[in-house]
Amino acid sequence: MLKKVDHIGIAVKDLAEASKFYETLGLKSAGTEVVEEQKVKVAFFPVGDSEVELLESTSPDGPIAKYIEKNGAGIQHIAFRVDNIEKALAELKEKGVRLIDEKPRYGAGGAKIAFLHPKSTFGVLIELSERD
Ligand SMILES: C[C@@H](C(=O)O)C(=O)SCCNC(=O)CCNC(=O)[C@H](O)C(C)(C)COP(=O)(O)OP(=O)(O)OC[C@H]1O[C@@H](n2cnc3c(N)ncnc32)[C@H](O)[C@@H]1OP(=O)(O)O
Ligand SMILES: [Co+2]
Repeated sequence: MLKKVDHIGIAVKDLAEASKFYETLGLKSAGTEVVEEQKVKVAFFPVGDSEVELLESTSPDGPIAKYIEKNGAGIQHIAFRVDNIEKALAELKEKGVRLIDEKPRYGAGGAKIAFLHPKSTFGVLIELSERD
């Protein structure tokens, strides 16, 4: 079902500052985007066959702002690539996994994304991502 690690989502307070650090590591931004539904502004840094996603909150009540308030900045989620997200969600629901999103939502770059609740994944917020 899972093809690869699509990206690692890192919650940051200041996207521009954090981006500079990833550039210092030698990575180059593939671009930034505001994803309104998730209340985030993101920047993607491809590395090998995967990417780092830096996320800054656009609102004090968004999931990234809440995460940082509780835990400080750091890894907020891991995203796995899937071929067919509707099928993956149906299979996981059938197996009793707690879904945050029953249906795919809009993800950066036009991906279809859905989250699994950390309470049923041993403490890791998992994102499924289908993209071309
Ligand atoms: C743009 C897009 C893309 O890639 O294209 C993205 O990535 S958007 C990325 C941002 N979007 C999202 O994260 C959307 C999905 N996330 C959510 O719906 C939410 O953040 C939840 C994961 C449901 C948590 O929200 P909630 O208000 O319930 O927070 P809460 O603090 O009460 O958390 C409930 C319990 O889950 C734990 N918990 C919360 N967030 C967690 C996280 N990121 N990783 C691991 N555990 C986490 C808390 O410690 C708590 O456990 P205890 O009860 O033991 O204390
Ligand atoms: Co993500």
